[in-house]
Amino acid sequence: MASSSLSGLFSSSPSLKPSKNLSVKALSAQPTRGDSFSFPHTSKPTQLPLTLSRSVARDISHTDAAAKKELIKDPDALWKRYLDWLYQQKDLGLYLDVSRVGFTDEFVVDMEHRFKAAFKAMEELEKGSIANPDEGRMVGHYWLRNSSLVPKPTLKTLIENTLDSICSFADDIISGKIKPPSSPPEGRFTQILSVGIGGSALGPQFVAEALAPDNPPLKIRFIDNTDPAGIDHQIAQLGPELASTLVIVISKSGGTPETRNGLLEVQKAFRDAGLNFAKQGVAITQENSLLDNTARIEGWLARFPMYDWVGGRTSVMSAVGLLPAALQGIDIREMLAGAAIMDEATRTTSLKNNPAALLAMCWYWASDGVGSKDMVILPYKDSLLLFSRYLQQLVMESLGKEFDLDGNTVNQGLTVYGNKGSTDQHAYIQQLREGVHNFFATFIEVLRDRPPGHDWELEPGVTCGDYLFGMLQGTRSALYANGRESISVTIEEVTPRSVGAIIALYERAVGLYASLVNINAYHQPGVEAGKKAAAEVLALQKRVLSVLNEASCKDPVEPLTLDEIADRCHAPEEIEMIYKIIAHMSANDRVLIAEGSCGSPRSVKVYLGECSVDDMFA
Ligand SMILES: O=P(O)(O)OC[C@H]1O[C@H](O)[C@H](O)[C@@H](O)[C@@H]1O
Repeated sequence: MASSSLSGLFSSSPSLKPSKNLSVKALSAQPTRGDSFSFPHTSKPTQLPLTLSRSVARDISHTDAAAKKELIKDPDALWKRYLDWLYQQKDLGLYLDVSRVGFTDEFVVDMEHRFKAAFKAMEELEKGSIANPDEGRMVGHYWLRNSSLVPKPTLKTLIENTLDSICSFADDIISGKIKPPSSPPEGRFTQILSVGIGGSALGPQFVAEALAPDNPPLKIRFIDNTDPAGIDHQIAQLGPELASTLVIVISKSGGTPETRNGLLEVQKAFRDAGLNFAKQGVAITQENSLLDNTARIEGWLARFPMYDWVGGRTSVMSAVGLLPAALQGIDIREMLAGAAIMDEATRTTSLKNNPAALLAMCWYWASDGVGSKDMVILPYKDSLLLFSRYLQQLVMESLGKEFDLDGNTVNQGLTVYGNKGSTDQHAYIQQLREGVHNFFATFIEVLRDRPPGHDWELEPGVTCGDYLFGMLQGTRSALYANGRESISVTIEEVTPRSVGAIIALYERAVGLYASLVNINAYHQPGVEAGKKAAAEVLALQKRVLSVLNEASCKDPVEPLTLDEIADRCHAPEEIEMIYKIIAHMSANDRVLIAEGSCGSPRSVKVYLGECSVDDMFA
């Protein structure tokens, strides 16, 4: 790689990022540690009025965009910047271009200093430090692809044995050595139904979409929600093939309600079809979790471990992602190899030669280190459609934090969205180019359009893939011309190796960025609030049913108003929630309306169609 000199490039706009520390958001949410970072060209942010109005902040942001537009006036300088900053990983055929992000050389110098601490923290993490202090856990997803790094020999054996057992189980299923119980002698498993949510679904979904062959040995479907209609749809689509479906239930904790519900629904479908679920069920979970115990007691076909030291959103290279992938005929050892190469490449402490550090630096620059701009992910390849969805959890659950590691309120985060190009060009790129300037883009480019020997020219000298290429380059240029920054990640082909590599690239970038902004990337305390509130709603529903049951058992039946129900539940403050519970149950024929209609809550009087003599809801 050539030298990092940027001199001259920004000489016409020394205040290229004049607004970086001027916005109210940036001022209030800058990292608050003693070694706090300041952008080079700004003048004493603390002297600025904290009450800077929105309109002023907006004007500044327009000035900022205008300043960036000047960059494109000098194509030679831009070419030089491209060459100076182009990163290449030869073994992976992966390139990273950050030239269309407008960071300055002063910023880079300052970041190099900050990265020292981030690299150190990452080194400690890989050695087995308690990198997730709130949960008192090690963070070991890097060990999954290089078990020699593991701090304890027992874990090394565990990782290697698990990988071997995944491969041999998948071989046995694919070859028909392990058969579905009700199949004829030549029968074999044909379908996978994967039940899981969050990190127990997004990785397997992304990998399947990216890498499954057109005719995989087993086709995969997902139940990743507690939506009964969605579950019914998946089961209905399987039809008679339910008899040859391998159901993989994935949950690190083994107690996630949506996954439990999915399992119960699928087990019911098996019972209804006269099938023995246990002989077709596989569990991937932590040892001794509720799911693990259920699978063991019921004698499921197989169980694979999840580890305490691998987070759900970084679990795609554990059994969570590897087993479904192997069953679809995807070369999982190649995925691991790609990730291992990228892990090695992102271990270097030379910022310019570390693609993950370059990404983290660009995110910091583009979003002021406070998430002030969103990250739009645009893969120009249909098979990578789910990458942005996968990254949403990886990035947003890792970085979206209220407090930093020192307990300061920081409300950090980085919003991720996107689908694919060129499709999105016909949807929202209009706004990206001309509308509110609240994002930076990441283009994912794949050089190989089609397998060799399949291409043809749909007009003289031009293939279909040339159009896709042109659309990507055109959008990149058009965005940049209007002051919109972008990163480009280029891979030669979508292969298990390159997919493993880009997953590893973003995992590392998230970890480094988290250090830069001093947060714990490996916990998710905010998720609990919603789960707790949902449990409270269901508990209230049980009380409502109990009250209604009692009134409905009277002779004559006593229909109740919402006020009466709330009163008898001793929850007058919950009347709105009680109304919503009643409306939901009424829509599902589980309560009857004696008077009024659900549309006018005050008029409503409710009772149960049938009373239960033993008050089962009490
Ligand atoms: O794998 P599980 O334990 O079922 O967890 C599934 C998901 O649940 C939670 O909501 C967490 O926030 C996610 O990080 C996790 O991936």
